[in-house]
Amino acid sequence: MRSITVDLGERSYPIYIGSGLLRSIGERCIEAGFAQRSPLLVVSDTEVAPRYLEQVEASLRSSGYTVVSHVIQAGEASKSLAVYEEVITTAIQGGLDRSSAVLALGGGVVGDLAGFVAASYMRGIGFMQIPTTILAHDSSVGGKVAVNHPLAKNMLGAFYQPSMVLYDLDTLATLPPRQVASGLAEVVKHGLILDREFAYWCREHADELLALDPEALGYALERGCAIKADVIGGDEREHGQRAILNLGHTIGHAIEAVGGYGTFLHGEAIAIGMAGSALLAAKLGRDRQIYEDTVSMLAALSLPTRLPSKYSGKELMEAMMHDKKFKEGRMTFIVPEAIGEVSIISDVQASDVTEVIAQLKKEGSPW
Ligand SMILES: NC(=O)c1ccc[n+]([C@@H]2O[C@H](COP(=O)([O-])OP(=O)(O)OC[C@H]3O[C@@H](n4cnc5c(N)ncnc54)[C@H](O)[C@@H]3O)[C@@H](O)[C@H]2O)c1
Ligand SMILES: O=C(O)C(=O)C[C@@H](O)[C@H](O)[C@H](O)COP(=O)(O)O
Ligand SMILES: [Zn+2]
Repeated sequence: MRSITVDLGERSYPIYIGSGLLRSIGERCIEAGFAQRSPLLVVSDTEVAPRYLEQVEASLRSSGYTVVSHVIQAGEASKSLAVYEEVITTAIQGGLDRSSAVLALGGGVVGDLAGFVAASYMRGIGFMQIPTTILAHDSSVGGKVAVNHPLAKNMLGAFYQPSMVLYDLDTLATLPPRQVASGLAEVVKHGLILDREFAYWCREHADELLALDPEALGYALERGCAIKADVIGGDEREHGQRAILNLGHTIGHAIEAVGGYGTFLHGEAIAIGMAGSALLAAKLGRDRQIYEDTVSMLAALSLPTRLPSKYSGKELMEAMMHDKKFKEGRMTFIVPEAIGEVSIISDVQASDVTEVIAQLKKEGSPW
């Protein structure tokens, strides 16, 4: 088992990464300081629960916990206020109190939703992330928790750190191929923003990563988590540098909202958004080779980099105006300066973005 610390003073926590970790979840809850006399709420989804929930519940019960579980329908559409309310109802009916904790067993949808429940139930109770997707190496770290609004992604949320991230890599074996590729988009993103060598390594080892080779995947997820933990340690609440983790998300989030949540998976939308950021970089005078390399990395990982022509530029622009990165009448983009280096540019012209969207429909690899 490997361990990485997210260094946030009194809110610091470990990320444990390894094999067979679900078996020890009960002991980990004791280590995290969750009270055994208060019920725990495990939130999971309809794909993950049949595979892993029983094992988690058994471990928790054998460590003396009372367990209440809530299983949501799998998919992005469940990251909604309506489902949030259902989970809260289960928490109240299950008798969760202020010493209780919420355990998120699943991918980023479960993690973001359950985290928002933990952050808001009785103004905040314990929280643990138990990620089961590749993508969740990103979503389980850093404390951004949220639900979507039909008009904009992650519109209602909080910064709320977990007490621990327990990442059992064995669970990844059951991921469908499309989810594997989607998760790898956020892995290579961590290279594209801060680690040139790692970004090219992801391209070289794309086939092993897509085939879930344990050594390659273990290294990639550990590196991705470490890069993210470093950024979070320096700027927990996104007053500055944390925004670089949003590479590809200005356009990507708009694609998710306009397409209807779940049409493009998060990582797929972010892949197209990262291609868009590289096209914007070229428009702003940076080397066009950045775009070519970005697209080749994403294509190697079986990710789309072309926007389907049916997406209306006007609707995407409107969605971008609702994004958190639109402030004081200005649009912020994370723009690559080179592979492994980005800038935060806060006065991007709408006309440039409109042109990039048009270009995105013609260039890159279709899905
Ligand atoms: N909070 C953050 O910092 C952050 C970072 C990145 C992404 N996100 C959010 O994360 C979400 C995407 O996360 P995701 O890609 O993990 O999606 P997800 O949670 O929907 O999981 C993807 C699919 O895989 C299934 N699944 C999960 N684990 C499985 C397993 N081990 N075996 C078989 N099937 C499994 C799920 O049921 C689902 O159908 C988006 O809502 C995105 O906005 C948040
Ligand atoms: O942790 C962060 O910070 C990120 O930006 C990670 C992103 O991959 C993630 O999708 C995040 O949820 C986006 O946050 P938002 O604030 O743009 O909604
Ligand atoms: Zn993301």
